[in-house]
Amino acid sequence: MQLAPRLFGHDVRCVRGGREVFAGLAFEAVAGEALAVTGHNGAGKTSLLRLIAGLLLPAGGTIAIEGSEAELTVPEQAHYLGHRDALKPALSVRENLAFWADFLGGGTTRPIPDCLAAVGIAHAIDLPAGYLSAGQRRRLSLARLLAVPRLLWLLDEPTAALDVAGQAMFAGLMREHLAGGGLIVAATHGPLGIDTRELRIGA
Ligand SMILES: Nc1ncnc2c1ncn2[C@@H]1O[C@H](COP(=O)(O)OP(=O)(O)OP(=O)(O)O)[C@@H](O)[C@H]1O
Repeated sequence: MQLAPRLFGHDVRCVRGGREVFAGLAFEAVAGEALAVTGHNGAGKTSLLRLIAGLLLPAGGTIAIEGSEAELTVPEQAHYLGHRDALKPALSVRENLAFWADFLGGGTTRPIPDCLAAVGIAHAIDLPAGYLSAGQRRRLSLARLLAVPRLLWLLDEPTAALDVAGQAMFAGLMREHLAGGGLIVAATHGPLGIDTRELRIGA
């Protein structure tokens, strides 16, 4: 019988700039579950997401996904959305999303106009991304999650800059992802509007 995918970390240690940020961290999430990573400023929430995304190397411990595609690494199964929106201002909204879809692995499986409609910016499809408001830029970043399906969403303060309707829209997208067997790890200082289990870093 195939097990449901499970993300786990065991005895994870993070060192940045020669200073230990956290050590002995353990966590797990099974398919359909969301972890809310909380903790004070500087506790290491962003660092943990970057460790899982493979953008930083752990100073110790293990991070893995079991029960999913064995030949893929954790980063290959993950989307990482950081604080910055990582958009090219001179390219149109459509071109930005097409770039990300190609970069993340072989074109979209969901048409670009559909993805943009789902995040509420279909009307801006041909605008240069540089013309977008902060909330619209965030919505365009979120559209990446839909354009290229991946098991694990790593989200750093994903609702920052979103208005109330945008937060509700994104909560709906996260719920759909979880209902489809996805996993979410989100660093947050506030509620995400979905059921989460808390992973608190630091005191
Ligand atoms: N490039 C770096 N070099 C050295 N130290 C770093 C670097 N980036 C972050 N740090 C340090 O690592 C620690 C954890 O930072 P991190 O950004 O992970 O915290 P955080 O919990 O996400 O904080 P916040 O709630 O403010 O976003 C902080 O003390 C920070 O100064």
